[in-house]
Amino acid sequence: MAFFPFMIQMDDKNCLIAGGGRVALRKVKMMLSFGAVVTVISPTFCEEFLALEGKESKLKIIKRTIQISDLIDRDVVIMATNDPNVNTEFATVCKEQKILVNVVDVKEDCNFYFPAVIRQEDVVISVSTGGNSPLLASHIKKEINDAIRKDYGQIAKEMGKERQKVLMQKEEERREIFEKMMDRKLGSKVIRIGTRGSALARKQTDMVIESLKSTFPDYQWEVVVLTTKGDKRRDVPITSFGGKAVFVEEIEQALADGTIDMAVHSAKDMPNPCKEGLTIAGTLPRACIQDVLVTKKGRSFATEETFVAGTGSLRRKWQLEKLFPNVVCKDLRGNVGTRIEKLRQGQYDAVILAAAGLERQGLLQEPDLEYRYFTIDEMLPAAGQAIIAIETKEQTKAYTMAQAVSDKKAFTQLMIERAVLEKLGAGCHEPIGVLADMGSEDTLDLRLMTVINEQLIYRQMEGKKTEWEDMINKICKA
Ligand SMILES: C[C@@]1(CC(=O)O)c2cc3[nH]c(cc4nc(cc5[nH]c(cc(n2)[C@H]1CCC(=O)O)[C@@](C)(CC(=O)O)[C@@H]5CCC(=O)O)C(CC(=O)O)=C4CCC(=O)O)c(CCC(=O)O)c3CC(=O)O
Ligand SMILES: NC(=O)C1=CN([C@@H]2O[C@H](COP(=O)(O)OP(=O)(O)OC[C@H]3O[C@@H](n4cnc5c(N)ncnc54)[C@H](O)[C@@H]3O)[C@@H](O)[C@H]2O)C=CC1
Repeated sequence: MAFFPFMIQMDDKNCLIAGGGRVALRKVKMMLSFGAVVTVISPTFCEEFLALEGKESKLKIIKRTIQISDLIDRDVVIMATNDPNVNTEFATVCKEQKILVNVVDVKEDCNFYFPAVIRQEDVVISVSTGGNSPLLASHIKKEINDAIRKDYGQIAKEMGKERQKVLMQKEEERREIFEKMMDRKLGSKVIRIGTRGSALARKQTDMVIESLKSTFPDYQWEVVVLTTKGDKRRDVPITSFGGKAVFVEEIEQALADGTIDMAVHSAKDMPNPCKEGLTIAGTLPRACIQDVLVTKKGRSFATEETFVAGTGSLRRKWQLEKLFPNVVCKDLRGNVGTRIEKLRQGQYDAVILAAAGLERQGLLQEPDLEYRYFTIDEMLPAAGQAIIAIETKEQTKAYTMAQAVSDKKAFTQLMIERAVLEKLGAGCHEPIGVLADMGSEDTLDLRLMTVINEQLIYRQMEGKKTEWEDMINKICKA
């Protein structure tokens, strides 16, 4: 029998749930996300439950078995224990007292079901199969979610704001006003672009928007700033808690969830491969690929004197130590501005930064600083260095748009350089430099820097661009 989908207010409901397992947890999370006050009673709890207690002020956890007196003053009760007798017994009492009750192991005992839910802010879509197959409900939900646009929440909010004004108009005219308003909102073309919040990330996002704007002038561009795990933990070297992926995980999740349409990254920070279903759809033209040694003006590096250089990258550390036997490398984190500040404060004698990042932030002309550019022979860049990449879901509108503005040469370089990393099975921690340089002819100059048995190794190969796959195989094996 089909159940009727009332949409009910939850933030004034007093909810009780018995059981501390996985199923109870799912239901609790759903109710909390709609603002309910939830008490959970159970002699044992799975770990995630206890972690949730500290984070959710509306959640109360009581460690014991449920009693009939617990039902007093409840609006909604969920029986999610693994004891069918307890579940049914309490359900019977609830029904007598006209309390809404859900029993997770016997659908016949429920007077309401939990549907599978899609939510975009205040827009809620719920799916029920009348208890015939929760799994099918879950499947239908996913199918609907993949098919619909992801900005209905936003559109509803905007229409809600204007609704009060429209309701003051004559009744006969309202419908037409609402229809026009809706058509306008639905027709509005907005692309949401996710980025980290650092000045450099913002700047790079602006550059991407600039290039998209000229090709797609009738679109609007909304920047969504996301905080990543890497941004939150500034105190420790990133290699100690997941490598460069820590700057990207949250952003890739937002792409996968559809809360953003595109993400802008420094290509060298992107994990390889992208999260399933996502891809690099395009790149901007590559900027200067060199690394730069930045020092305070007048600081000399006589070879007998040791100097402290800041870098978080093993690639830079190895190459630097080869160039300067007197260098002592110290870990350095933070965005470009912070790194330069640490240099100015004297925490380091020198810091090594990518020229591209300095240039994009207009930090290459500081009067109190000196810049020594490394040649490619001295310091091979990281795969994708100086390339700004646009990541999207595969085969979406955003994907096609990013492809349309993509710089062909930089894109090919990036694909080849990432293919080398993949071939080497390289994660985020290894000291590896890669450069795929393409001449005006159909030539490819492929360079690799890596460390084998504590030895810094450089390899270089020239060949035809069309034979890049063979070249990668050879250079990685050599
Ligand atoms: C009647 C109902 C009552 C209620 O719980 O509200 C109910 C009952 C039961 N579920 C069972 C099993 C599973 N339920 C799920 C998942 C979900 N179950 C949900 C709702 C409902 N489940 C209500 C009907 C909804 C409708 O009308 O379609 C969803 C939609 C919402 C949510 O729970 O939040 C959520 C998907 C959320 C999402 O994806 O968004 C999975 C899959 C999984 O866990 O991954 C399995 C294992 C696979 C399978 O068995 O199909 C069993 C057998 C227990 C046993 O084996 O003993 C019973 C008991 C019975 O059928 O009598
Ligand atoms: N409706 C649904 O969506 C689904 C329902 N199920 C059913 O849900 C039930 C619960 O599943 P899980 O959470 O995985 O089980 P679980 O075994 O992990 O958790 C059961 C919890 O109930 C508690 N409990 C036992 N007796 C109690 C009592 N008298 N008072 C209070 N708490 C008590 C236990 O301490 C434990 O925390 C299962 O019996 C399963 O058949 C399973 C999958 C999905």
